[in-house]
Amino acid sequence: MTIETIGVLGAGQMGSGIAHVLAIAGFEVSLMDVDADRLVAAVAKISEDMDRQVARGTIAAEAMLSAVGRLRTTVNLPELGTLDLIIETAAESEPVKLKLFDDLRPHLKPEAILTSNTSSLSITRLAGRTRKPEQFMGLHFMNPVPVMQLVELIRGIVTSNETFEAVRAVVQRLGKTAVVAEDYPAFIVNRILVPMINEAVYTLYEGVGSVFDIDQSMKLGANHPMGPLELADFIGLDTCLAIMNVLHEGLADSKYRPCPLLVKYVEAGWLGRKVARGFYDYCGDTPVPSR
Ligand SMILES: CC(=O)CC(=O)SCCNC(=O)CCNC(=O)[C@H](O)C(C)(C)COP(=O)(O)OP(=O)(O)OC[C@H]1O[C@@H](n2cnc3c(N)ncnc32)[C@H](O)[C@@H]1OP(=O)(O)O
Ligand SMILES: NC(=O)C1=CN([C@@H]2O[C@H](COP(=O)(O)OP(=O)(O)OC[C@H]3O[C@@H](n4cnc5c(N)ncnc54)[C@H](OP(=O)(O)O)[C@@H]3O)[C@@H](O)[C@H]2O)C=CC1
Repeated sequence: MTIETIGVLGAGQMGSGIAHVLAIAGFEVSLMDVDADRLVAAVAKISEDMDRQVARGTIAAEAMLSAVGRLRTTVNLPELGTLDLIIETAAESEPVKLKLFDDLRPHLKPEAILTSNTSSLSITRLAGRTRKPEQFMGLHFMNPVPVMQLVELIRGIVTSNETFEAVRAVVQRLGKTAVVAEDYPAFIVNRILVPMINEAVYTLYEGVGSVFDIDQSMKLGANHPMGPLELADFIGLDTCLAIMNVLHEGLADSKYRPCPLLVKYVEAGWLGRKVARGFYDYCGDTPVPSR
């Protein structure tokens, strides 16, 4: 199956980034969210990022105009039913994703392929709640999507080869590099990256270093582009905690227990950059540690 039309479900940071790269690559894109204001904010962010790409010569001004013309927004889930491929990018919560798949099921055309951008959840279990588990798989982009080269492809236990190849062709058309991960908690990147972030939070919790010194250590001592606490804020602390919970429950190993300080920050609503407060406070000109 050749994919030309794509629905992106959820207009948060990942949904908007994915819609951005799909539209540039020439796909017809429908971005859907329950919240109309969020769609307006997503289109504004996409335009701002594309403007920057034009200013730096990464894309031509005409390419931006035609990409914007290929991007539609909607608050009506049934409108996605006619599309070839759906990429679900709602919050990292299994009940939220399962409810979406239930709602979508009656509207999908028979050959439609459904994918999830989940960071950690079982693809086989999610597939079980869809009408055609063989037409479901994991399609995991990295943040920020316009910049990051990698995409993880994850087959559920019954994902068909046709589904896998059609989705892999989309990644190729985006000019990104695909790796194949088996369907185990958090796949490859997050199995390694998020426990490292959790360990950085323990390092703060136990008073080994300050927010600034922990981030500075990993930037200058390990050449990471962002410190682990800065990166946690960038990903979203709710998403980091959800991933640690999936690892902890799914692998039943205490080494994956989420740091209580990470839990506390999420309980406080300090979710990171998306709410302007996490390990850092982003309300001023430069971020400062929140406490
Ligand atoms: C949780 C999961 O499930 C999986 C994940 O995604 S884990 C997270 C993976 N991501 C990372 O680890 C990101 C780590 N950080 C980095 O690589 C870098 O800090 C960064 C690429 C984000 C920014 O790099 P930088 O050199 O500090 O910034 P800057 O020079 O301003 O930007 C570099 C480019 O990125 C673009 N960019 C930066 N942030 C961006 C954003 N949020 N959205 C879109 N584009 C962005 C800039 O426009 C610029 O593009 P051009 O080169 O085309 O002009
Ligand atoms: N953040 C990251 O670095 C990465 C995240 N991911 C994964 O991508 C997914 C999205 O993450 P991210 O973009 O960061 O999260 P965000 O919180 O930024 O965005 C999630 C979006 O989905 C919306 N949403 C929630 N419920 C529904 C629904 N029922 N129907 C339609 N839209 C809905 C949310 O709206 P509202 O806020 O109104 O509820 C919000 O706009 C998660 O599965 C995450 O694990 C994957 C790679 C990297």
